[in-house]
Amino acid sequence: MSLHRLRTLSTTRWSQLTSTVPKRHLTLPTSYKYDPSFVRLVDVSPRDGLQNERTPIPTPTKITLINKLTALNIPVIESTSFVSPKWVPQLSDAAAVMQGISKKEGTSYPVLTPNLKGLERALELGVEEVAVFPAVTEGFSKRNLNAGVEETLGRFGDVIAKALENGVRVRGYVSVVLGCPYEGDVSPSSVARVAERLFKMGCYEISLGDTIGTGTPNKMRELLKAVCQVVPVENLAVHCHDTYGQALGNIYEAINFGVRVVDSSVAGLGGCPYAKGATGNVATEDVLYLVHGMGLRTGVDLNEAVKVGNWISGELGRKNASRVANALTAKL
Ligand SMILES: CC(C)(COP(=O)([O-])OP(=O)([O-])OC[C@H]1O[C@@H](n2cnc3c(N)ncnc32)[C@H](O)[C@@H]1OP(=O)([O-])[O-])[C@@H](O)C(=O)NCCC(=O)NCCSC(=O)C[C@@](C)(O)CC(=O)[O-]
Repeated sequence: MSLHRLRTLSTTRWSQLTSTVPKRHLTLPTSYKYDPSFVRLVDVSPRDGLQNERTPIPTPTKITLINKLTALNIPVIESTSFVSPKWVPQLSDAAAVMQGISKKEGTSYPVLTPNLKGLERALELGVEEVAVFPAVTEGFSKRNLNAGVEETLGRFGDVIAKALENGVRVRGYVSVVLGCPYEGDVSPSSVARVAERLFKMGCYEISLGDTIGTGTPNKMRELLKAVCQVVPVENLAVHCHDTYGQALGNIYEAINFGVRVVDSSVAGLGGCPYAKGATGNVATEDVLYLVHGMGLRTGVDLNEAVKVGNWISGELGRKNASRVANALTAKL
């Protein structure tokens, strides 16, 4: 199906689908407007990238990372999580991080909120965007959120409603969309069901998380076909971990399908504490190289992104996981 046809179809479906959705979630910054020639990057390195680090990372390092990503002109920087510090101790300084960063007009700094308690902490600090993150499978849901899928959707429904009441945008993740570490294969229709629920509850965007990176481009295409029946492609993002080296192929497929929001992590930082062996997100530097190579814009300078990736890798005492960054650095 051509991109034009897909977009025409999805626009019609968009009006049908959004007729029952609270209107407030549709008021988005102009930079969020769907533009086929522009890919909006959501850099999740301060949150997804750092949450799994064993050694405590100093709060000033996290703040400097976010400020450097801001200076790169990344439009959305997922900054931290207001989750239970018992579950993710590395991000227990969430409040200090949010108070310490220098926010730029037009840049968004969403945070993860697993429940109303997390949302209240975030609201006290004046956050403008939060993210909720149910999974598709019972196994992953119980390990990550200590509750089954239906129970977490109920909790997230409360979080979304309260966030919208307070004028806060909500992004919705769906985890383990292309494979679960506890249950194996995941059907596209089960992902579509969770994505539709989140969208109807008021999430302005649904990010499809290949949490353990087992997806391949064919599976990504089948998934997008199913999810696009219930959420317009304009409201979808992809969040690919690169554990099996498939992330760029999956993103290429998603972009050709019409998706224009890609989550990534500078230097490929990251991993999920509740998905054993999961490596980082796809590296921001690698996504920039791919997207610019497809003739699309991001507003971000690749060489400057490489500097930020190399800096944070140095702070963490490791090699930059981006192949593009390493190739470009070798030429210096
Ligand atoms: C959902 C819970 C809280 C349930 O965890 P629980 O233990 O069932 O919660 P609880 O309500 O029984 O509370 C336990 C304790 O935590 C406290 N607590 C409770 N909530 C909060 C809060 N918000 N902020 C601060 N404290 C909190 C609460 O007050 C209590 O403290 P105590 O009374 O024992 O001193 C827990 O399971 C949790 O925090 N899970 C988050 C796990 C997580 O962050 N995982 C990684 C992110 S998901 C991910 O990476 C995937 C994604 C998004 O990237 C997409 C993809 O790749 O697919």
